[in-house]
Amino acid sequence: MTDIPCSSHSGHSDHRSYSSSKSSQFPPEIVQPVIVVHGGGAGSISKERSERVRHGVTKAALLGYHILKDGGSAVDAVEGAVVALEDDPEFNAGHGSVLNEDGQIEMDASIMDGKSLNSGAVSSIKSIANPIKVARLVMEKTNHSFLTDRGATCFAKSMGIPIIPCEKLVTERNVKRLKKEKAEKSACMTEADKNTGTVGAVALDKHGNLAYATSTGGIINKMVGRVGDSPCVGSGGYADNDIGAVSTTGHGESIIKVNLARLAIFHLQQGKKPQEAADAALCYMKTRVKGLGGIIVVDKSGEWAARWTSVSMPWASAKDDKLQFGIVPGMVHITDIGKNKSPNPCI
Ligand SMILES: NC(=O)C[C@H](N)C(=O)O
Repeated sequence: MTDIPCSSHSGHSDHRSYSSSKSSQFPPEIVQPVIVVHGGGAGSISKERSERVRHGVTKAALLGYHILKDGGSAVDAVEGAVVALEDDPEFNAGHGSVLNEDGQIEMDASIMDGKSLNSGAVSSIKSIANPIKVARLVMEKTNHSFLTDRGATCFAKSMGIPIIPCEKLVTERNVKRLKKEKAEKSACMTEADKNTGTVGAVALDKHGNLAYATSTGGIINKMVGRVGDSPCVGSGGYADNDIGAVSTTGHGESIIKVNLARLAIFHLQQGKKPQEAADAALCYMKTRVKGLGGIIVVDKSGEWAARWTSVSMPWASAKDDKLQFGIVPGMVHITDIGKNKSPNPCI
């Protein structure tokens, strides 16, 4: 794997990543399913937390992979994987979302079906355990593509999604993080430190369909009503069966400026490999608006990449019955899924 140089002031490439190294060759009728998930671009992750994060992303990737192997759609797989990550308090989505300046949770999520280009999104949603489920319902059960706040919650309720007390999603860790952030407000924290833990998934199913899903609590101490990139199709993700699927993480305001997901898709469309496309998009965001972040991508042939410019980005992929996982540059663990039928080999 070679990093492409990024014209940053440091004068060397600092894209971090792992990616599949060669193109899949397959007869068109037998597509090998692929799923890649991320747990958000982040700062340094302690050894103790690394273990929990590893558990979370590998569990989500395996869950999505089993959905695909059983004949489920790419949309089913990305939704299933993201639900698992939303339920895991280690990540900044669903249970474990970061708190806004008022100490409350406001979550954003989006999903896209690469076959029809239909998409669904929700923003500023509060008392729902799994915002990605509501985003999918917006996509499939309404004539709209984006619902926000009260309207999104009323719609979720009408669809039978349980409304829960917001406090159920708040973790002690995030209460402490908000307190610290407020105390250090004048201190210079890097974007990568603040914008952690958004979750996402991209998948290719047996029928060649692509999809993405992204879900987040946003950024710590954000203004009430702030909406980030994650629910914005083209910024938080994009999927097109003719090209590929992308889910992003990082500083939302920067991601929106460059339409990071669509930018990566554009580079794929121009013939770049997933790793090169992700690097080119991240490099542009870094040099043009000084934004850091991460991307997972799978193209229509099943080649995939996980790339980031933040310090770390937990990721996991499953393809050809191999589970791969990493957090920091150079770290890749590979397990044979066939030898471990459990949907969670890491417990
Ligand atoms: N951790 C993240 O990726 C944050 C998310 N992109 C946002 O700005 O809302």
